[in-house]
Amino acid sequence: MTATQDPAQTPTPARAHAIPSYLDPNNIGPYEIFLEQVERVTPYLGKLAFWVETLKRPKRILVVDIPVHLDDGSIAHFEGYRVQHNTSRGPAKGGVRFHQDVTLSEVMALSAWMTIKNAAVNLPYGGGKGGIRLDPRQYSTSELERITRRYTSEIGLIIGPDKDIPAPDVNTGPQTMAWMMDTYSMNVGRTATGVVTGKPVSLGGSLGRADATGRGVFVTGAEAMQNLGMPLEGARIAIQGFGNVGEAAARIFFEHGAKIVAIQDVTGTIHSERGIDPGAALAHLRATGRITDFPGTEEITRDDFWGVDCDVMIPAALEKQITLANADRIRAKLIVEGANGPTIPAADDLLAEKGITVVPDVLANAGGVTVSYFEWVQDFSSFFWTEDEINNRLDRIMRDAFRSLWAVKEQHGVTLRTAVYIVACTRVLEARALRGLYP
Ligand SMILES: NC(=O)C1=CN([C@@H]2O[C@H](COP(=O)(O)OP(=O)(O)OC[C@H]3O[C@@H](n4cnc5c(N)ncnc54)[C@H](OP(=O)(O)O)[C@@H]3O)[C@@H](O)[C@H]2O)C=CC1
Ligand SMILES: O=C(O)CCC(=O)C(=O)O
Repeated sequence: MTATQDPAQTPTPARAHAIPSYLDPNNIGPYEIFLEQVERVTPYLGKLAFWVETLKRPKRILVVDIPVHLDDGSIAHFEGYRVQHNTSRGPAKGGVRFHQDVTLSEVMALSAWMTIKNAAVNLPYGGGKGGIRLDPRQYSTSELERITRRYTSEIGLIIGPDKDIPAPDVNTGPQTMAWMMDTYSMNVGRTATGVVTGKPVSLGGSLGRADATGRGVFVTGAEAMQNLGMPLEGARIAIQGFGNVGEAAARIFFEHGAKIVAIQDVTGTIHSERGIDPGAALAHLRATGRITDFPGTEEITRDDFWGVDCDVMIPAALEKQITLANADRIRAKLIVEGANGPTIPAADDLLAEKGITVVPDVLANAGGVTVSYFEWVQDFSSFFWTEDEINNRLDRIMRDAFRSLWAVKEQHGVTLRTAVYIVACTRVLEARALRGLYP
């Protein structure tokens, strides 16, 4: 504005909601998928729609530089993120991902999906997520330890047992969480087990956490199959991703009589109409470093995975896997989203048109964070539960959430994803409205 301009005459259309850079339409990314999902639910929010802008903007974003000595004595710099999307219902909560394709947009979307997920199963948390842009396969264990520790110190500004509690995600696990817990504890001068979840059991971790996400995928998948009149015994399952989530889901479905007909990971895709024993496939993967060449299976192309004749498809790898390029080929009657954000909204519409039911990520994979919540509670009380207690509580929470959300889907005649968003967004925005805006 020049000195001669009258401020009262200056148009200020952007005053109410200046468009942040991450909403630039040229900057398409996973966060736009989340925004689209919020758009779709807004008509169902009634008066709470007044507050909906809250959901569109992450509460807090931290981007950190992580300088680390590599084993050869050189210094490398990595970009790390921690995003706290929302804290209206409690501290931020969500995993940390190590992957070469991690971006800020991705971490923003993942943190937003945590807000929805935690509200969907009624955990007293907001949503957060973190990540480091690196390919962990390129680094030694000691390099990964130094990277993890430096990242933890950098994000130490905003995490804490009552502020934001990280957990494992893609390419991170109990050892990563042990390093994070130790680094944070050293920095604050006391052992703070509750700062992260998904820790080793010997270090304040919870029994049942390792299988919890896959178990929740099974519980919600089995509930959906029952509602759709699909028998579990002999059901043919195709799984993309054979890591923490995919392997556990495959194993538990297999233990309940289902038949695993295809598995895809980064190394390739195996298929067998007779069925694949996931335990033997895991042993083969561990022995050879790849899922392919597993005896009794044929290798098919990555694209042909989507056309496999199956009853249930479980994407359990990364985002944006089910797109307009492959949704039309899917022959499953049911998709249970183990991964976060595997289906783009346009493909979601196509699947609905084809009569394919989708149990959305924000419900299907909530088992992991549910047992993380149990771990956090156990750490606070220093009193640990048996694995049966944990699994029974997890099953009950997942089953109850599924049934009540399915009823909302039936009531409104919407997809299960929209039903989950209706309930979760209502819970988050009710909390926001009750808390008000002013400090
Ligand atoms: N861990 C958890 O508790 C939770 C995880 N999730 C979500 O589940 C998904 C998987 O996470 P998680 O199992 O923990 O991760 P892992 O790192 O344990 O496993 C990821 C799996 O996906 C495979 N994969 C990666 N990229 C591709 C690709 N382009 N095509 C096919 N397969 C691929 C990997 O193959 P390879 O091993 O060959 O690299 C690996 O088998 C993510 O979306 C995550 O956010 C959701 C809730 C909780
Ligand atoms: O266990 C947790 O806190 C979060 C797990 C996670 O990152 C997820 O559900 O996507």
